[in-house]
Amino acid sequence: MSEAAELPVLALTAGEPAGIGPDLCIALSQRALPCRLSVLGDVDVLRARAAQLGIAVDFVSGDTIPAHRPGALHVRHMPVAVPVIAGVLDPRNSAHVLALLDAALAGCMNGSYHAVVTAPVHKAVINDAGFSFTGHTEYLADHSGTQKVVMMLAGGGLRVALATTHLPLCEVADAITPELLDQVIRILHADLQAKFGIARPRILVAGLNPHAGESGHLGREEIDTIEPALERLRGEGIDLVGPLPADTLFSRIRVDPCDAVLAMYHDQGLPVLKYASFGAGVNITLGLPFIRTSVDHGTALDLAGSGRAEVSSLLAAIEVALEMIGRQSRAESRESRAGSGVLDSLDLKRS
Ligand SMILES: NC(=O)c1ccc[n+]([C@@H]2O[C@H](COP(=O)([O-])OP(=O)(O)OC[C@H]3O[C@@H](n4cnc5c(N)ncnc54)[C@H](O)[C@@H]3O)[C@@H](O)[C@H]2O)c1
Ligand SMILES: N[C@H](C(=O)O)[C@H](O)COP(=O)(O)O
Repeated sequence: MSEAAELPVLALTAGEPAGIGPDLCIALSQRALPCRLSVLGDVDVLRARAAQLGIAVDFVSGDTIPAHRPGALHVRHMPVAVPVIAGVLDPRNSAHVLALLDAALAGCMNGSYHAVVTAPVHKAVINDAGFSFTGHTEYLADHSGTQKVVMMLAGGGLRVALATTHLPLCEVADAITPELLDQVIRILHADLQAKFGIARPRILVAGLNPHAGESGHLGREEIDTIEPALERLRGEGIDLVGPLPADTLFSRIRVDPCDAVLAMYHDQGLPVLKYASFGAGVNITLGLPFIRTSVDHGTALDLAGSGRAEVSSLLAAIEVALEMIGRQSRAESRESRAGSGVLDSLDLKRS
């Protein structure tokens, strides 16, 4: 087997073609990476963006994905519907954006890719095109037939998972149910163990209301819903701290000894994380039947084609995906050795 054939294969979806996704793909073509990487996108859009940025790229195609090397980019060409102007959205290209996700998902499910890393999409223009789309997280869950997934962002020494994701604020309180918290915490706990190698994760859980409801005087969700759900899971041995007031939860003294924070809603948790690490954070979808990571920023239409888009979050997303693949493959080989009796015989020899 060639050396390249042993490297993991990543699919990188180029995202919204008018945004900085193509710029980031071009920036990546200048880096060395320990993997095979295939960009799912329109090669002509990438070629035009490379020219706009003044970067020479050797675009490679074909069924065999080579080891990623500086100066070259493997592209699985999937055409846009109408020509792209950097920074200018066009809903006619939204079906293309979703087709990239469909192709990446199918490749992850059939084993062609070890993971998918996604460049940013623009949610509003996809909806303007007539699709109901709230985010990659929900889309990949729906289209892989996964009943529940959890969004977690990591960066700046923090991991922040969300009980609810892209939901209008007025719907959040009703969505926080014992069943939801049970599902989310089980997924978070299981993936911190399996995908992050943390044997006994300690999870800090935020309340929903100011000061976690102030003993019921500022809201009762903590008393009626969150605390009973946590108590049940503690009974199964899951290490949960909370519900705590979200403002003081996000202090180093509380966060540092813990492995993850569970926030009740998007803008309770993510502003803190993005303040700590914007541009270097990673978005990870937990609970999917494959590995998916993403950048911590959006389409930055103002920067498309300018050469000022930072590639650091995409590099971090790739690094985390590769770590997760490595951990998964080590666990699988341990299991298969145990199954074949190799470990048993080693244990026998030791005893
Ligand atoms: N992973 C994703 O697909 C993802 C993530 C977040 C937001 N979005 C979507 O992106 C769209 C735009 O969102 P927004 O305007 O709130 O956020 P944004 O991240 O696109 O922009 C916020 C600010 O950060 C800057 N910025 C973003 N990425 C940068 C980079 N790589 N280098 C340098 N500067 C960068 C932008 O220029 C802008 O000033 C929305 O539709 C949103 O839903 C998508
Ligand atoms: N909630 C994410 C963030 O703020 O970074 C972002 O919208 C991307 O979400 P998806 O990965 O679900 O598209």
